[in-house]
Amino acid sequence: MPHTPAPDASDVPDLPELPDAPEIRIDVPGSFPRAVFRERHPVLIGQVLDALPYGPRQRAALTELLARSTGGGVLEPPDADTPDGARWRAWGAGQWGRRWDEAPFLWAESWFYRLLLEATGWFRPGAWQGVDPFAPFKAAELAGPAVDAELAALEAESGRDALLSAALWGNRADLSFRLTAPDGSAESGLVADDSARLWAVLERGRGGRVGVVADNAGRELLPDLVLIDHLLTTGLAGQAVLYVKPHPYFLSDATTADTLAALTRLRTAPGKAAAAIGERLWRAMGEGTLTVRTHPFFCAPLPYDAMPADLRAELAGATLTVLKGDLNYRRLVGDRHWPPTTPFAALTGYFPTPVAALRTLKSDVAVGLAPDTVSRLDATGTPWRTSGRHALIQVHG
Ligand SMILES: O=P(O)(O)OC[C@@]1(O)O[C@H](CO)[C@@H](O)[C@@H]1O
Repeated sequence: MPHTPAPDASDVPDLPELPDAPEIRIDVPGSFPRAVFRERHPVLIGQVLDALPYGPRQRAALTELLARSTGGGVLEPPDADTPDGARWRAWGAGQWGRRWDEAPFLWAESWFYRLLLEATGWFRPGAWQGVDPFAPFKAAELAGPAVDAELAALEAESGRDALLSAALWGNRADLSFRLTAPDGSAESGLVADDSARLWAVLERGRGGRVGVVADNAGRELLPDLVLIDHLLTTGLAGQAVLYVKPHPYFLSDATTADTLAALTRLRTAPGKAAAAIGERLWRAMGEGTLTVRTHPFFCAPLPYDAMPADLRAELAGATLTVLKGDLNYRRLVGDRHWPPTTPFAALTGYFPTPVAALRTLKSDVAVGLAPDTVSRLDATGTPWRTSGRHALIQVHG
């Protein structure tokens, strides 16, 4: 589907014509997407098989998924009687009958996670229905020493930029990324920083509703919640809505269950400040100033410019919508080989509200960068787009 800005992008002055950018695909030898399928997914399936005592039927289905998705299998539409069968048949129009490696990266990855969930028995009545295959990994992370240290750090007074930075870099903690990324690759800085604009947009809409489209559970969601608490306690937001996935997705993506686990971790933290944040957020949910919501489209294989009218209406009216993480970024700007200097505003003008992206760079797509930043990054000779060592804060609104 060609990515065209919607008409309300006309409030953005002097934007150049969008270049014709090809979709990112998985059939390019040596590419990052191909490595995701050939290297990351086998590790992931192996870990899922080790983590829970699935029976022979599920084990066979998971192994077959891996073989088909990496071995040129054909994309077959879901049974119409699965709960999301009709939806997926429509989302996959144009893909069914093609080979896996002919599908766009964004679409194929999303379908892979949907099939993984089906293979474990998530959708079908039975003992494994609704059992999150990624729960063991999420639980281990949430109980781990890194979270202890991050919660302890909340006891020291921190300014709003530190809270924003924690939510931003929390996106590095994505468990699927860490399946194959080298350990200990240090953070190396922001390649775009619209944080001043982010605070200005929030000030302008002080007291309004702020939406946060969550990405990963655990070490990313905790600082997201802390940031939401800051927005509510300072009055920058009168109301906050946290949008989560309707079911497990991309390994560590946050669901409602993960949100409750994170809130409980905060409330039961030994430190007073962390526990108080957990308590306030718990109360805010009861009072309706913090709401957790979801929508099937958050697990769709499509860019956000294809969002359905009901989701558009749901998001509309917020003073700012914050999109967390790499996958949300790919969906926001379109998963394409854009020239990295393509203006962020030119690609996001269709969004129903002012929008902020908080993302560490973990895939090929990059936009809104200054030419000298691109030259500097290219000159490093490192895979700066995919290493997770760089991050950005971009705002349009
Ligand atoms: O959205 P997130 O959690 O920041 O990142 C998801 C991610 O790790 O998954 C894909 C590979 O599986 C990459 O495109 C992307 O970097």
